[in-house]
Amino acid sequence: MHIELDRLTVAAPETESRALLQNLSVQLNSGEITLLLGCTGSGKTTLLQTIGGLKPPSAGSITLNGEPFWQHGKVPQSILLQMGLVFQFPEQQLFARSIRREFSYSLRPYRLSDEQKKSQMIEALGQWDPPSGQDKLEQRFHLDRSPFALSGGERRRLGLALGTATKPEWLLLDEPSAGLEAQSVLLLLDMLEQHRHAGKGAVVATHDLDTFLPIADRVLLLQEGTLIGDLTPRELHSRPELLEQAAIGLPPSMRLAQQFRAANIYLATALTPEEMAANIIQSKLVTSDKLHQRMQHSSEVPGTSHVNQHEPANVENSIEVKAVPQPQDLYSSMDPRLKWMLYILLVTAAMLQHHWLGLSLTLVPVVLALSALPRQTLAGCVKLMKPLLLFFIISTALSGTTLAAEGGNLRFGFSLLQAEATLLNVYRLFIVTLASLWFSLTTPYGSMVEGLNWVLGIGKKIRLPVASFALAVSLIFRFIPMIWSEWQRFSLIVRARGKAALKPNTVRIRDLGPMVIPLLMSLFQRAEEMTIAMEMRKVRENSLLGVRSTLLSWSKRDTVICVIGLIIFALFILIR
Ligand SMILES: Nc1ncnc2c1ncn2[C@@H]1O[C@H](COP(=O)(O)OP(=O)(O)OP(=O)(O)O)[C@@H](O)[C@H]1O
Repeated sequence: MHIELDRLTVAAPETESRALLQNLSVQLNSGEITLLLGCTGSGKTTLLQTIGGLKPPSAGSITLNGEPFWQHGKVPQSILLQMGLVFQFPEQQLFARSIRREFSYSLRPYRLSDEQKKSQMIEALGQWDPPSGQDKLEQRFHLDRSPFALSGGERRRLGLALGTATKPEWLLLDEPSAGLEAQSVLLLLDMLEQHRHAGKGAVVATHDLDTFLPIADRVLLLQEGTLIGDLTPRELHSRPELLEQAAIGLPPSMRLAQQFRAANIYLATALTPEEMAANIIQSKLVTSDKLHQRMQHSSEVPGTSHVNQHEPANVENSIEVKAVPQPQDLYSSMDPRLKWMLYILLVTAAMLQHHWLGLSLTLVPVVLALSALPRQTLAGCVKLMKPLLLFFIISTALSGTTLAAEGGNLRFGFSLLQAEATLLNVYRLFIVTLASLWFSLTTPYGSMVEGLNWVLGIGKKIRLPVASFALAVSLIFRFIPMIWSEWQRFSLIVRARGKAALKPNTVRIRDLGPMVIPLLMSLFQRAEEMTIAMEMRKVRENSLLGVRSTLLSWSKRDTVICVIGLIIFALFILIR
């Protein structure tokens, strides 16, 4: 069994001209533990999610035993069922009300018998929450306990337990040792060994070289989304400069070996502390006195033994890094005050229209503004708008419903005339929602608050209570992207754990139920943050409102857009 990546490129979802992975060709084999190494942002998570069937390639291909992952925009369930992805942040993958439900959700796609499900769940619990002589259900992972009541490390362990409970062919682990104590790390290594022993494959993205190098079969080095090395752990030990060049730096074991070399003590490659100790003991060069002398000497002579892992890489050996083009975001350079102004003018114009034509004309600038957003974001907007459109259709249908008694019978009918007023208002609401969506998607939260504060600073001068209003309005706008990011997160869960063959950023109807709770929890969390922020704002309100912030910078172009906006607004007022 193997996974083959052939000249694979993955583009950033929102700026497609930016490649997160570039022209990557590699074959991953069953029965091997493959490590993905790279500095932060080098593309490890992206690669892992691509192998997990969550990110579609923009070029090249990925296949499992010759079968393409992506078929008609989706990954078939037969492939997803073989992948066990454990996310980098455990809270990204948990959502259910109880640990029992988390397990049920992960195991459901495998269509196992109740007995089998129970046995796999107990096995995973036994592995990740070993019994301490008590009843299993009294353990840390009490099945009725909420996963959100667990500590960070416990959540990580639960994530691993959920990932392994399904017994996948491929384990894809993202930073699995982060936040785990040494005892849990041993459990993790043991689990990986068993997985390999069963002839299955594992890919582990990690910064924790000392933990995983000893058990790995192979190491892939990533830099800026490009594969710059494919070698065994022993080869990597003999070429530590590769780690320096990839800006990863040396782990303590390799620094120790380097210290020995600097003191002219050459030891055979050692991957584990035990191997290192044995090598030192065996080395005829090393007597405790001699070693002591050499180490002392080398620490006195600068540059002989001290290895600075942050030293810049040797220029001759350094790997050429391709500059990734950063496309200018059309909206990011606009002053947030201008965006607020355009938004308020547009909403006011839409509110003032009495006729269909005028209202439809206010839709034109909104559609034009939205059309400049990246395709993926637009696809997301369409998905968000679908339930809203459904709500509009239902409310219009209800408002136009007529009821008449004819010959003792009740007859339902529909009157367009009766529904027209509702339809017009619903249409207005639709345009305002689209405008709000554009505003919230193109304006970072901080800029939004600063822009509004500045405008409302004028209100403050005439003693209006504007601080709380500014914060409340900004937070309402914050909810829109938050719902979107929660949607994206859930889509990942549905595909990674629910094994649903769906297009990216899609959710099945049956998954909407469980989604409500995490969404509400996020909303409550935001509400709490809002309360804290308001408390803080009371202290700082005098200093913030009306103050020019670094996030605000009005350009000549903004003035031109502002004047055009005002002219269009005046025209809308004239035609209303
Ligand atoms: N949705 C996205 N849109 C744009 N850029 C993204 C997106 N997701 C990730 N990136 C960028 O892609 C690059 C690779 O990210 P990735 O998360 O794969 O890195 P990583 O190697 O896993 O990093 P770390 O070790 O810090 O987890 C980063 O520069 C990141 O900013």
